[in-house]
Amino acid sequence: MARYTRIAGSIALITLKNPPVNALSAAVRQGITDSVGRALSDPEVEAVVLCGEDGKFCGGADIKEFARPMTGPGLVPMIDAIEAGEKPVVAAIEGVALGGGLELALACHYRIAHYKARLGLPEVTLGLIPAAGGTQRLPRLIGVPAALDLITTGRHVSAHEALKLGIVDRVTDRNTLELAVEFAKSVSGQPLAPRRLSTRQPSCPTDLDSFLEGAMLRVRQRARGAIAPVACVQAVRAAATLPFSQGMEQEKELMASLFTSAQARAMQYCFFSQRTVGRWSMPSGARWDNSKAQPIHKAAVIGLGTMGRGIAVSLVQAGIPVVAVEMETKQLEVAKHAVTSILEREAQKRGKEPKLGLIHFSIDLQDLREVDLVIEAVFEDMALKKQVFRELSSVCRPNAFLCTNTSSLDVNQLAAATRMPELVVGMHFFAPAHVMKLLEVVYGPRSSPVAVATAMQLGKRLGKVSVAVGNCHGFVGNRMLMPYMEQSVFLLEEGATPEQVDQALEEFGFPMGVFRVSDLSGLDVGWKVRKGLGLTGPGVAPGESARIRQGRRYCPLPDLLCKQGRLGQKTGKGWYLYDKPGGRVAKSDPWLHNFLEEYRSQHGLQAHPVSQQEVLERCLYSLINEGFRILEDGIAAGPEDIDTIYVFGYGWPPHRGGPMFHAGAVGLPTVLEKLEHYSQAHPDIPQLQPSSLLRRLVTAGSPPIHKWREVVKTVHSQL
Ligand SMILES: CCCCCCC[C@H](O)CC(=O)SCCNC(=O)CCNC(=O)[C@H](O)C(C)(C)COP(=O)([O-])OP(=O)([O-])OC[C@H]1O[C@@H](n2cnc3c(N)ncnc32)[C@H](O)[C@@H]1OP(=O)([O-])[O-]
Repeated sequence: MARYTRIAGSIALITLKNPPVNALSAAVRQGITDSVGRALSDPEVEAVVLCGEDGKFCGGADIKEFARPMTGPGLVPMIDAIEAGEKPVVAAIEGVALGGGLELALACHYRIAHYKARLGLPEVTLGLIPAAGGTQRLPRLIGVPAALDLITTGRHVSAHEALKLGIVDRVTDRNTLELAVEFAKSVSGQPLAPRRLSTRQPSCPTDLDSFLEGAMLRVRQRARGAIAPVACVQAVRAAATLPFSQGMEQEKELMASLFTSAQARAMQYCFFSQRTVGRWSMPSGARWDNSKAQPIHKAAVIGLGTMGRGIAVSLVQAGIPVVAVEMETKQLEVAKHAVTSILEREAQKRGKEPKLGLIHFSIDLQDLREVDLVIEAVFEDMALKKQVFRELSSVCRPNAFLCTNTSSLDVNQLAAATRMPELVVGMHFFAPAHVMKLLEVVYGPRSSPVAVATAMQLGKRLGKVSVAVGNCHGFVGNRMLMPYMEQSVFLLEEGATPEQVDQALEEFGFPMGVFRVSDLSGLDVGWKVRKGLGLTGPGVAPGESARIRQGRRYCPLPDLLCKQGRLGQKTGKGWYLYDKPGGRVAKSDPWLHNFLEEYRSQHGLQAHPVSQQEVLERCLYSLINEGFRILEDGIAAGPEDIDTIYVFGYGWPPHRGGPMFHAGAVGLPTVLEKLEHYSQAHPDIPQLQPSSLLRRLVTAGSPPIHKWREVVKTVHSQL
């Protein structure tokens, strides 16, 4: 709803009231419509101030209403009535003005923002366009190029950037409402026509056509098949080339085609999933709302390789004092230089001073006596990590949390090396750790709820999307990646090329196919993991066939490339060829194609044409199948956790919702049928055998994804 009050004699104050973000629900739209009508018809009211309760202007249209039939007054007529009114309306923006919230502010004749406010049109991230006039008014206010940037990326801007762009008229560090009221009084009686954005001409680049064509090209490349960014460009083109009313018609048509699209549903599911994972739970019954996080005043990072440096930067950027430890002076100096330059670069990007004073570099573990939490980021080597944990346990305060940044190792074994195993959790960051949004918080059987709550809270402070997961090899993300990667190399044995597999995955929406990613991260990473698992190297039993390991099919191709020194981009060749070591542009490599042919003939394998459909079904459904097993094992609390991990950490296209959402969208019976088909064709690949949870869900009539947790619960209760 909206509250109407009269203040300072002649000012009508309309306060949006719909916690937690004052979203424009039907009741709020009704309240604003009624209040604006009342203010305009009251002869004693000279001007209107519009604000939001609890320091938040407005988070936009109520996304929860999108799944239901619309009721109440429309947003567009409500906004148009504000702009057309004969009394000045001033938006007092605190907290956020996002989406429909900013569109509401754009209909006001003046905008005053608190310096901490954030503004933006993030509809594109929900698979939509700003369809309450945002695509038409913003270009008329700040020009086509700047508006196009904000609308196609959905990025939020600070109040200061909004002032520079011309979105707001004033920024204040005073009481925004008081200033808005003073301002409203000062402008009352002034002509309103120049303040109505719908009547303005947008400022356009001189060569508008080629500018928009270039923008469309870039957006299509970045969009990876998403339709909303393309519609954003089309809508801004309409703003640049058509009168306002016709532009609004275009905006409405484009929104109509997006509103009920599968992509919009998927992206809105991602939005809510991201929030669902914050309400974490553990099989023990510990949850986000019954476990209290401890404050972290000072932290430490041990091991300043690529991951450790990124983690240290994240901590400093969040304002947390850090002790950054390396084992030797020389390595410490190199790391110090690298961390300092990242901090300086990042600070420059944000127009701020680097917080260099918050970091203390050291080679002395005794410097960790005072820290509240340590993140160990040494090499992925269990013996080394155990050694570090033993030392930490004797040096740190008894109540210090000890976290390991590992991508797959057993958190429980590390906990066992300490005096207080309940204070040990995994914090699996993704490289580069100061950029990537995802954090897997891994709890072992002995991790205390307080330790999990503290790591989750710290992740939030670092600006990460944190997901609590159970302890198993590879946790959630990497465990699901293993069958996906295995299928990709099996497909090479059967006749595909890396180019075909990558193309299929990139057309699906991944930024890079599996082989390009492998070249980028280095083939030796997986090689080391496989050696550790006894799949290759000295751990393999003598006489075991090259293509069978531990009783199931194995593909030695990646190991063979590693043995040849083809480790990917860093050596200038891997699955592709690069112009030099460290080169970035992948080219097809005839050597590799010959090598594959020789390999097949050596092993008596018949190559057959592999279709794009088979690539997608085998790679994606085997990954999804592992996701069902993870749910069954209680390693992830729900499908939303898995999907959030894949969207934020593994490049899964958000417009496809995540792997588990995708399974639901394709249809669980179809996924089951395909897995049955492929597992019959390849009985030596157990990962293709459908998981029992998938079968149960299909037997239960393939319930919608938000009901899967109930089926998982019945599985657990029967165990
Ligand atoms: C044909 C029809 C024409 C229609 C025209 C529509 C035009 C319009 O352009 C469309 C839009 O505005 S699209 C909208 C464009 N706007 C956006 O995309 C903004 C989306 N929102 C955000 O980015 C963040 O929530 C904020 C930055 C606002 C706050 O961040 P924070 O402080 O970290 O808080 P938090 O944890 O994130 O959220 C707290 C709670 O609020 C909930 N909730 C939030 N927004 C909601 C909404 N709009 N709605 C409903 N609920 C919303 C959220 O789910 C959570 O609920 P839970 O039950 O507790 O889990």
